[in-house]
Amino acid sequence: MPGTTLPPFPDDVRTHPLLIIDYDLIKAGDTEEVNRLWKAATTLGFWYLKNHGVDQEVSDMFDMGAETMALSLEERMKFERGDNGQSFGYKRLGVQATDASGKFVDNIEFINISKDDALAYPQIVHITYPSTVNARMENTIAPFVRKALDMTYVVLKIFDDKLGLPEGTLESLHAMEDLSGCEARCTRSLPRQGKAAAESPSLGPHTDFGSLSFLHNRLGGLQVMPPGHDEWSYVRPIPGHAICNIADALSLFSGGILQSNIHRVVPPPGAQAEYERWSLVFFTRPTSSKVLRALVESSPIIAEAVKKQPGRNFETGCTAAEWLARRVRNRRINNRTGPESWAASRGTEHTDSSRL
Ligand SMILES: O=C(O)CCC(=O)C(=O)O
Ligand SMILES: [Fe+2]
Repeated sequence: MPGTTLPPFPDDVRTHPLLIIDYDLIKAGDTEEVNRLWKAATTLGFWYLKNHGVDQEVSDMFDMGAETMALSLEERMKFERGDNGQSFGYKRLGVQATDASGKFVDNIEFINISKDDALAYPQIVHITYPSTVNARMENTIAPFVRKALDMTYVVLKIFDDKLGLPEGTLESLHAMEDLSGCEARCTRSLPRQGKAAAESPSLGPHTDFGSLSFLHNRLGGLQVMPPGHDEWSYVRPIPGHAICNIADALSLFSGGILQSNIHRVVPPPGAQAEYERWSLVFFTRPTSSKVLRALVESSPIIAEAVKKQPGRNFETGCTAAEWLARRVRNRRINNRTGPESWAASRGTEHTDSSRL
């Protein structure tokens, strides 16, 4: 993949436009741009981010992914994350359900690297990694993680302000030095055409498990189902633009004001379908011990939002670590007992009963 010329994203498929947010402007506190970010975060919960300044780190991370997937499967399997709900490590192809029926499995493989392991390297906090990851911990992965977190903190500060939370509230729930499920993920999806591709997505519909996702795509394949729609639309990759989205924890902390929207991955459209699809994400997740619940005591705006949605439960009684492990564990096809396993793998999407 690195260095290859890829065919353009086709013009004849349905796409959903996202607002383009300029990172330089939101960092500088530009009121208009901050308001556009707020609009994106509270409607679809997805936006493009330009001028993020992470291009070199992203390119190096894709190289790390390619080097890792070039290891033998036997070598990668030494680091497979297994069925117990552990998220860090390698995930081999075809071990996750993609729908409630359990008939279909995913068509992606990825390597997940913990923020805690990357920043503490060579100290091991959670797990060990393939040699290709270790070789790039300090010069590639840690710089990417730091920049992704810097971006996250800029966005969280804006959300504190808009949500009426005391300054620093959201950042303190995601402190860099505290242990968390934050991780960088590099994904590869091999071309799959015909019946198999049409029957099942490469990655089943889901909301993201943590707080904020920072995604870098070269090829199409990501699809969203915007609120009020019942069909999937592609998100067109734009060179140099990241795709950011709100995930479950921020939706819960904010009493549903921030939107964690459902999405999935299908084979790239048109001529792109013949190519390997690579994507890179940094998932910011809350400190493992934090309980996921609406911050009603800290903000009258959030308290009011919760009051207006009596049918929705914002008291999960669950820590961020438990939430993540439950979702990861119940997607694993080996753990499937029936449709209830799929139900147990869901996040905030099913709070709106029309959603999958
Ligand atoms: O690969 C993509 O475009 C999105 C991946 C994704 O949604 C995820 O890993 O949670
Ligand atoms: Fe996702």
